[in-house]
Amino acid sequence: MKTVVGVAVVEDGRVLAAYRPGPEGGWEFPGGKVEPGETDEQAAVREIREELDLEIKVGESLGAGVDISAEYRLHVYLATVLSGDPVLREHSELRWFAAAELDEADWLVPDRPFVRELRTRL
Ligand SMILES: Nc1nc2c([nH]c(=O)n2[C@H]2C[C@H](O)[C@@H](COP(=O)(O)OP(=O)(O)OP(=O)(O)O)O2)c(=O)[nH]1
Repeated sequence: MKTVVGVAVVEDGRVLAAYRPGPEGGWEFPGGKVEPGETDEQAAVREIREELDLEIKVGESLGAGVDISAEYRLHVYLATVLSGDPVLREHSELRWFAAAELDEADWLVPDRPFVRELRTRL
């Protein structure tokens, strides 16, 4: 099974989410596929740099992975900002969500267990 990493960047009690455009779109954690030879943490740092121009420190995993296809499993990691401000590059929208706002968003289905877990951590 290959891994997709989602990164829950948390700052001041809010989490940064990104809207994936298109027919399969919805709110998600920025991130992407782990490349051969990379650790999950390295992939998280690379993807967040590429997608948001942000330097992060990756923290703990938000619980068990969720299968998103026969080939890929989603793992979500907490992270904090080391430097930079998020830049919109690949998504259609970025938004910081407080715990009480998380339910307002139309999250991708595989992300929902992680969102539930996050609510207790913000
Ligand atoms: N990044 C991200 N992808 C997610 C989440 N939830 C979820 O189901 N996915 C799915 C959508 C995509 O099918 C897949 C991630 O693919 P991607 O297109 O972001 O990966 P990538 O940046 O490495 O891009 P590519 O090289 O395949 O073009 O995982 C999530 O929270 N974050």
